[in-house]
Amino acid sequence: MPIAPALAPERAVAPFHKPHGRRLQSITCAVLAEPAQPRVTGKEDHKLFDEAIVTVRSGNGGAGEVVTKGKGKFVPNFKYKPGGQQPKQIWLPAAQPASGADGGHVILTVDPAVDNLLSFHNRKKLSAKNGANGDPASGSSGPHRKAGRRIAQTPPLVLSVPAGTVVRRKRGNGRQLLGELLQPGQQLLVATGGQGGNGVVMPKPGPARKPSLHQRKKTAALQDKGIETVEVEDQDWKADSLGSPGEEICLQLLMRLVADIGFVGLPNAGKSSLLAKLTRASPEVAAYPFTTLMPNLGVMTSGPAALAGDDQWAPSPPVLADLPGLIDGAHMGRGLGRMFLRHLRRTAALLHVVDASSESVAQDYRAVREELRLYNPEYCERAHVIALNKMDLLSPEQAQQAQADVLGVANALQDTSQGKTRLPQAIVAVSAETGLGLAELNGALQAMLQQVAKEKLDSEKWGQMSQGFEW
Ligand SMILES: Nc1nc2c(ncn2[C@@H]2O[C@H](COP(=O)(O)OP(=O)(O)OP(=O)(O)O)[C@@H](O)[C@H]2O)c(=O)[nH]1
Ligand SMILES: [Mg+2]
Repeated sequence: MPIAPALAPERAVAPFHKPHGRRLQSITCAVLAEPAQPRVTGKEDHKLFDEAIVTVRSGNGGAGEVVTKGKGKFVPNFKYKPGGQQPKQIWLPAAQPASGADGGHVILTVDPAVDNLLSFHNRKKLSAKNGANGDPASGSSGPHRKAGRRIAQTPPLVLSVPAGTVVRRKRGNGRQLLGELLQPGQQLLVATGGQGGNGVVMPKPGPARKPSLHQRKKTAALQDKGIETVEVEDQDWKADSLGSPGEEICLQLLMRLVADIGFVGLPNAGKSSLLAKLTRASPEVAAYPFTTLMPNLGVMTSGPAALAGDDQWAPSPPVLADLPGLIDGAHMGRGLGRMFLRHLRRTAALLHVVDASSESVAQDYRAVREELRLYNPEYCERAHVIALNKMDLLSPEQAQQAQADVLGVANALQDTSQGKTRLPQAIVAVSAETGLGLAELNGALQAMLQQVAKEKLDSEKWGQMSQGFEW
């Protein structure tokens, strides 16, 4: 399981100041071990891989430097070498005090190497670094001191998420959509770091200044007119020098697979076996139901580009997603159904894998179509291909019969739905075991994707044409 580099545990360092503020001579810095995190067990992975709730905190802004008016101070000179001509410390006039640095932001970014949200279950709160306090030696001031000098920036906390992550902010019972991350490298700023405080010049302490003759005359003139004058002491410098606090927000991350074709079918139909044959993926295959607990992705190794016609993007080979098996009542949460049906939302087309050696081939296909319809009727309007698998176990007559039965069900479903359910684009007889019909299946999937791309292009053109048209 890939772990995002940003999530590498940070080590907490105990403060090495005495309670009364004096610095200890010898370094007694203790490194506290990370408290034991609750580990996500392998058994629960399939329930947690696509959803996480995590609290993130951006860094506080650093406090600005406060210097007394008219004064300056000595700061270390880093060019100093023992025995050299350079002074050990240099005098810094107090006219331009250093500002505090801004706190670190929290940014989510799509990392193609990350394919789940499991790593977020181990860390409930993730915090960016606080901004450095205004200290010329640590370089936090920058532009105030010298034109063109870069301000020392606090590095953001960058969290890697998989493509297809929807980010919401939790507020009480409500959720606010912050964004959706789809393309590799895409970034989303979720919490802005607090602003650093300004470097300020503190008014000179001492006895109250006697007003000048001019001021006294002015005050007397105003009093003659009946206007009272009050001397106001400037106390704002204190607030100016403080950095603003960072934000703490609770995020809900929800991942939806981004694939071109989703594999659906009853458990044991041979979905994972077919994925292994069509791509370089190596999912677990076994002769018991629900072998697949989490979706597997694979990239088709041959054929034209996925969704060709999408000119903006460089053509990329189609991505196939093998989902866990569906059973009757999946749309209501039976088996693993509901948890994974939502992952079909971003798949352009479907591959129905049917076990042709089953005694009820037609009924198996009908059951899966029905579950899709009940979960989201729009799924039945998508282009799909049927793969009648395990043909090596059937005689030629049985194979023909199975194809006829499945086609009969597809026609019947289209009639009853009054044309809302699509007919399959192709019915291909295959065997993942012997490799029979795999080339035809590959061709049928490519043709289906080209058809989908063409339909998408046509609908976009139609949308553009109808936009400027008044009915
Ligand atoms: N004879 C034969 N057996 C097959 C064929 N394809 C798959 N199998 C077997 O069928 C069983 C189930 O295959 P899987 O690929 O795990 O099926 P699945 O649809 O992914 O199953 P779940 O992950 O449980 O939903 C395994 O024992 C495979 O060896 C085939 O074409 N012919
Ligand atoms: Mg499987």
